[in-house]
Amino acid sequence: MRTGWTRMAGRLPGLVVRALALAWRASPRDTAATVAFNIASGIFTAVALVATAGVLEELFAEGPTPDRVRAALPALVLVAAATVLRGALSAAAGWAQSRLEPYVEQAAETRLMELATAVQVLAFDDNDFHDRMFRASVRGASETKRLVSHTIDILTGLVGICAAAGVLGVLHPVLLPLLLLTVLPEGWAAARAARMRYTWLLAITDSRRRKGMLDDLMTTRDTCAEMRSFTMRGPLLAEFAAIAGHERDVQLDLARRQTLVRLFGDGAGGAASALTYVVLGLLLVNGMMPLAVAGTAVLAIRTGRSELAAALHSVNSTYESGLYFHDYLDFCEHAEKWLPPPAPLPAPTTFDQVTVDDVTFTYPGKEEPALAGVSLRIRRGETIALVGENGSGKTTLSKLLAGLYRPDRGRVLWDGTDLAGVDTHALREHIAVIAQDHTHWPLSARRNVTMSSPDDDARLEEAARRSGADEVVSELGHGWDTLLDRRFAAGQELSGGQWQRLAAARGFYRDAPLLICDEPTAALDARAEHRLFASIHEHARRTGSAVVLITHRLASVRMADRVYVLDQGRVVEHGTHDQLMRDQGLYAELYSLQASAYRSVPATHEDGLRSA
Ligand SMILES: Nc1ncnc2c1ncn2[C@@H]1O[C@H](COP(=O)(O)OP(=O)(O)OP(=O)(O)O)[C@@H](O)[C@H]1O
Repeated sequence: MRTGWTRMAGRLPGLVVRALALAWRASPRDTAATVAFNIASGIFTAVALVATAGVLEELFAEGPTPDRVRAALPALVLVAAATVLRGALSAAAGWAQSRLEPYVEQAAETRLMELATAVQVLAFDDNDFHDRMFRASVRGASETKRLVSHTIDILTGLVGICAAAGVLGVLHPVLLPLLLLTVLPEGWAAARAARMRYTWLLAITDSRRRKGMLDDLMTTRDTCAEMRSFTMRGPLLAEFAAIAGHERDVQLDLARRQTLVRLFGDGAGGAASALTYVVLGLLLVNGMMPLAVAGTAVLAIRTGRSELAAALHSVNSTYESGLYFHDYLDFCEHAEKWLPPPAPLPAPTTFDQVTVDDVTFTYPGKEEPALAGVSLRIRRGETIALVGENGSGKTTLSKLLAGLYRPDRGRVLWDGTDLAGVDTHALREHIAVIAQDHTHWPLSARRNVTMSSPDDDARLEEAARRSGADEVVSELGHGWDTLLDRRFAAGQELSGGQWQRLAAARGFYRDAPLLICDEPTAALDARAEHRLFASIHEHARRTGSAVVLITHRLASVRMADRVYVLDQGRVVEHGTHDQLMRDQGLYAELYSLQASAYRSVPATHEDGLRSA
């Protein structure tokens, strides 16, 4: 982002308009009230100044003092009334403005969350999306309310300056240029200091982000154990100190340069004020301006200068908030491109057969496709297994089946309906997933299983029994109502295998015609693993659902109706276990390798007994 003078000045109106538009959308009533009260308050500032001229005129007139005071009384009453009204109106403006801020913050944060939860899952595989979301969520949304406040403060200052300038223009034509002369040096200095700070903020954005990331690594529970095990404390602290030190030095340099600029601005502003008073004095001495007018002019110039100082301070802050606001807008625009395309067809609720037809899929930023020309089918009541070495494309295929990714080419069909044209959000209500990287939801054990489905105790107990989660819950202090998050009082933590049992129960609980199980037993002990595989195979027959099972435990694949073997994103073999073993291909090789590992154990054990 460039920071030339013209570019900086050019950005300001755009920022002001966008901030006001945001405020209007968040609360039209409070926005209108804030602007209207501020303008009205500015009008009464002008009225008070003009009335002051009337008071001074009467007081400086010829005649006995009591008569002059009496003559000045109506104007004095007007000054008092205008001052009271102006005070009341600016209090009302302040009140409307402070009401507006929470509305703006809520609107900005809600929009951010709505977009983050609506974009396609694929967006989270795009580094650029992550980067923009991080920047928007760290300060972008919260800065919007400040931007709106600063914008309104600028408008308030401008109204005040206009009031003072209007009064001066009416009093004497030479006074308006004099006001300009006194405010220009300080205006210049403030704008220059703002530009310095803005350039500094831009320059340190990346290092600040890195510092935030280091902060996270050193202060979160997820990393605390591994950080200690691998003695990462020293390197992390050293990097943090280097960034913080650099930031401090740059900040000190900025403070020094800003002080010099301000000193110059204040000095020049003081000289300009002195010149103004000299000109006023000359006008008075030469009889070109009455004393009353000169007195009012001094008041108006002071009012104009203080309004300008406030407005410039707000311009300064507007640029800073605008920087973060830009991140926020940038994310919103970017995220909108990741929203799912419009889906004209309603989602099917069930099927007889799911067909994957010649599907190709490539992750963003990757050259090689993760899936290339993959086809398979699965009917209700069947279990199919996806098998293959690490990185062969099993999880990617399961995410396509789950409606989380869309194929670049080819189709995924529920009977005759191509899922590309349906509302995927509604479709996912009819798909259950036991995910490889399941989430440890910081919710109650019950909610960890039922998720968004309605509560049904009988179904909950059944799902828990089939997954082994019943044993986990029976040991929890508050049973199903135990909060599963140690960061909160009375919260409990589970082991990896216990969490996996809950994740499996989650899959069984959902009443869906398609169940996808991706490595559902990786963390389970032998007994629990055996029980879960039996439950998964039984699930298809018992409920008539179609089950897709991804696992490296090939012994459990034997019972599947068909096995699809993937290699580098392609289906290289498919058939029943017996057919694939007869074919002596990749599946037979992997299966035999695993089986031989088990066979060698009793041999070694016997060897051990013999030698003892
Ligand atoms: N989010 C992602 N972004 C980019 N590439 C990815 C992403 N996820 C997976 N890949 C790549 O896609 C390919 C297939 O990965 P996938 O996770 O589908 O394999 P898998 O068969 O499930 O592996 P595993 O057995 O290790 O779980 C791999 O080359 C992997 O590097």
